[in-house]
Amino acid sequence: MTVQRHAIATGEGTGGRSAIRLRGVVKRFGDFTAVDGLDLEVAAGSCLGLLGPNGAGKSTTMKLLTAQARPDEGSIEVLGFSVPRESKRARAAMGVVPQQDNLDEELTARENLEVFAHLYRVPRARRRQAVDDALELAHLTARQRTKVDDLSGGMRRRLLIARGLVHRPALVLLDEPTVGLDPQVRAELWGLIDGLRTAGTTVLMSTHYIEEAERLADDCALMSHGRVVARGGPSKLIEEHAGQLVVEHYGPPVRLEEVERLAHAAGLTTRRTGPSVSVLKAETIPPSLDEELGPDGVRRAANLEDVFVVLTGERVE
Ligand SMILES: Nc1ncnc2c1ncn2[C@@H]1O[C@H](COP(=O)(O)OP(=O)(O)OP(=O)(O)O)[C@@H](O)[C@H]1O
Repeated sequence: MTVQRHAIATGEGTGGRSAIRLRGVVKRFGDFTAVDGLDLEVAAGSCLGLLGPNGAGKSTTMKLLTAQARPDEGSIEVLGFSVPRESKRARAAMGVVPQQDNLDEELTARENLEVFAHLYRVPRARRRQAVDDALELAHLTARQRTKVDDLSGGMRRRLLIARGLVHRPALVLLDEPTVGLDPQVRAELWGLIDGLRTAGTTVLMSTHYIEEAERLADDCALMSHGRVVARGGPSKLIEEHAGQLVVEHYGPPVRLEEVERLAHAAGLTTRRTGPSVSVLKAETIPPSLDEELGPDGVRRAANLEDVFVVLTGERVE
């Protein structure tokens, strides 16, 4: 059993084994069901983007994996450990990067990492090297003696990620890793997360930024109302739900309603974006309808945002 668990934890020779497996998981808060019969598997060594609008149940799912919340129904396995029963061992083997920055502001960057290396029981003889490695990974070596309070927002977020990686976990959970950051800092963090993926670490990343999932995830699970409503690589999801092309029509409300009526009558799916209506799978529009819709449509490639909006009925930022 130990050998098997080690194999899962390291991702070596797992032959596609799951690092995470949720079956029929339900989590209720009073009368409200936040996670509603969730089935989710994450293959060892892959990066799964957990996408969904606010309130879809992403954070609750993360909390169930770390045993900060207990399921009402279903089973959860993380790195071969049953959670919450074996959550201590599962927690020791995974890295968790929370949405909220909870770094110790009084300590330096290095000291923050040292505290966690100790908590994660990195052997004393290896601790210094582990901290050095984490600092380097987050490009913070030059700032290691700086108090957290004096670090920029982007540096703090990189330190938060480094802290979750100091014990070299086989699996890292990133809860909305770039929420609220400016585009430049976001791009920096994407480089860091991409490096983890390349190194073979299993990554489960919740996000509501479509571009983040498109760039980083091998595989996406789209959550809505506590369930996975679509699963697959970004390009597969786009092809399946939005096709190749989207045609956008702009105009006053009456015109938009007309486009919707014509498209729906032909069995096509549309989405509203402020002053426009987009018709999905535009490559399947028959010539007669194309003529009826008129020449004012702007064609563009379908994207994951189209899939998100169509399947969740929500706008994206
Ligand atoms: N402790 C709690 N008590 C009551 N309701 C809760 C609790 N935690 C979460 N919820 C509710 O469960 C639903 C799912 O919340 P969750 O935070 O998992 O969503 P999310 O997909 O992560 O969204 P966000 O991006 O806003 O964090 C929300 O409607 C939320 O209000």
